[in-house]
Amino acid sequence: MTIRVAVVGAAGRMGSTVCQAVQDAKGLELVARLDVGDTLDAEHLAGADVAVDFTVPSVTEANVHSLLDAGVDVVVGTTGWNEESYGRVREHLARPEAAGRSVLIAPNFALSAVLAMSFAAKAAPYFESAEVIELHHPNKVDAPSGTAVATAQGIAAARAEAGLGAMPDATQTDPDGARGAVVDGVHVHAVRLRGLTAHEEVVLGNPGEQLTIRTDSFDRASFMPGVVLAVRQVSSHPGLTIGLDALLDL
Ligand SMILES: NC(=O)C1=CN([C@@H]2O[C@H](COP(=O)(O)OP(=O)(O)OC[C@H]3O[C@@H](n4cnc5c(N)ncnc54)[C@H](OP(=O)(O)O)[C@@H]3O)[C@@H](O)[C@H]2O)C=CC1
Ligand SMILES: O=C(O)C1=N[C@H](C(=O)O)C[C@H](O)C1
Repeated sequence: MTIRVAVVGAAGRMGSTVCQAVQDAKGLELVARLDVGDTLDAEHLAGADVAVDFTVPSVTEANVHSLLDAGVDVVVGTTGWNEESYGRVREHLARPEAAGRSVLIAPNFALSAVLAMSFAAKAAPYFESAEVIELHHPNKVDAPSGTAVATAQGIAAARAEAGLGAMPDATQTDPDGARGAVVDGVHVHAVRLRGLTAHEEVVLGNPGEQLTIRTDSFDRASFMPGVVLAVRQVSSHPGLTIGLDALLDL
C-alpha cells in the first residue's frame, strides 16, 4: 500500500531533503509541499496519510494540532519540544476525534546520533562527570540543540536511576555563563561554526580516564533513512512516540 506524504517546511534545508527522500522511497508518494503561509487543512494536505514537519520551534506544536485536526498522522523532526508541549499533544490525541491517530517526535533521525544518545545513557552511571558539547551550522535558530537536550536528559535519568548525586564542580564565579546551559544538572555547550552541519560530543570522566562518544552528521542525507522509517511506521504506533529509538528496539 502506498503511503501519501505531505511535507511541512518543504522549502527549508531539511524539508527539501525530505521531499526528495520521499520521492525516492519505495511505497511513499509525495502529495504536498507546504511552507510558510499554507493552511494546514485537508484541502492543502491533498489526501496525505502522514505529514512530516521540519519547520521552526516557534510553530511546530501549532502545526501538529492543525495536522491532527486535519486527520493525518504526524512525524516531527523540528526541535523545541518540552514536557508541557508533549502533554498538550497527548491531550489532543486522547480526544475522541483523534482516536487512533499517531504522532512521532524525534530530535534526531540520524542513526549515529540515536546510538550516541543510547550509548551516553548506558555509560553515564559509570562516570563521575559527563558534559555535552553540540556543534552546528550558524543558521540554526535554537540552542542548545534538541539532540543535546535529549542526550543530557538521558544522562541525568541514568545517573538518577543509579543513585548518583551531583557531578564534581568547584566553579564559584561564572558571570558570563562559561559553563554553558544546565539541563537536568548536565552542562551543555553549543558551538556555531560555518562549515559544520550537525555534530555532538559527550565527554564522560573518571579519575585518570575519559570516554568520548561522538556523532557527526556531515550531510542531511544522514537523517533520511530515519525519517523514511518513521513515515513508514508512525501509523502503527497510535498515540505519542518520542524518539526514533522507540522504533529501533534499542
Ligand atoms: N530531527 C532531526 O533529525 C533534525 C531536526 N532538525 C530540526 O528541524 C528544524 C528545521 O531545520 P532546518 O530545515 O535546518 O530549518 P530551515 O529554516 O531551513 O527550514 C524551516 C522551514 O520551515 C518554514 N516555516 C517557518 N514557519 C512555518 C510555518 N508556520 N509553516 C510552514 N513552514 C514554516 C521556513 O520558512 P521561512 O524560512 O520562510 O521562515 C523554512 O522553509 C529545526 O528545528 C532543526 O533543529 C534539523 C535536522 C535534523
Ligand atoms: O538544526 C539542525 O541542523 C539540527 N537540529 C536538530 C537538533 O537540534 O538536535 C538535529 C540535528 O542536530 C540537526
